[in-house]
Amino acid sequence: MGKEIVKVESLFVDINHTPVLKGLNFKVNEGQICALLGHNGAGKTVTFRSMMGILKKKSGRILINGYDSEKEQEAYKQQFSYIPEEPMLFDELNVYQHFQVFALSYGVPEAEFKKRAHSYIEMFEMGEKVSEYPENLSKGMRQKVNIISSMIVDTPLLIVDEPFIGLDVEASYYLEQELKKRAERGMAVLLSSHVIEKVKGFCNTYIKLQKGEVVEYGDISNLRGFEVSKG
Ligand SMILES: Nc1ncnc2c1ncn2[C@@H]1O[C@H](COP(=O)(O)OP(=O)(O)OP(=O)(O)O)[C@@H](O)[C@H]1O
Repeated sequence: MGKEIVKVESLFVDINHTPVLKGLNFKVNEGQICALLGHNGAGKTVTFRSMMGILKKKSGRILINGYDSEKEQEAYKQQFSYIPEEPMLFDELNVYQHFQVFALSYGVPEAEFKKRAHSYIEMFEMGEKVSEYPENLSKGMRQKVNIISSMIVDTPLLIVDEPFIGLDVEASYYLEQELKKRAERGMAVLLSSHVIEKVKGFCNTYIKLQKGEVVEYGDISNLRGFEVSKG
């Protein structure tokens, strides 16, 4: 068994005094591409937002690469990057400046940054768009800016919220290949998606949520059908 990159223990989160996450426990180890599954409203995004510190937890413990989300906040935040479902960009920054801002905030050395930026810009066919501002980009292109920004920083954990809706076939393919390469390098990926066939194709483990609780987890080969039920 590899090193634990994510460890979530008894995580409880309330929103507006309503329990949404009800004592989640799960782990993601190095080399794992783990699918976080569940129907609409099961709690996937709330889990991600709690891990990122955007939502305050009621109780429990979150460790990423051994760092505690509360006790070692600064180091904790350097251990992961996030690709959101809906692009989140700064209106006043062009494409390349987004990459620079991310790299700076994670302390990526200049030479390494340039190498990675060049490679990802080629891969995701963004060469003609590097000087454009978000308002002039399509939704898929905006998504690619978030993807590249998060890849460039090369953190032990990458959190990806529903990546396959809105990306073209080539971009989806390259994203999958990159996620696999990261796992081979001993990093971890936690990814939510409703596109089960895709998930089965390249994730190696899964966690299934239902109404804010883990109801199933394990090797992806154990993932059978996805029955119709609520939350
Ligand atoms: N800002 C909010 N205010 C009130 N309730 C919220 C808020 N955000 C999420 N919830 C509730 O938390 C629960 C979990 O929502 P969450 O967005 O995590 O689901 P999800 O699994 O990501 O669903 P989807 O597949 O639709 O994206 C839902 O019952 C939702 O209504």
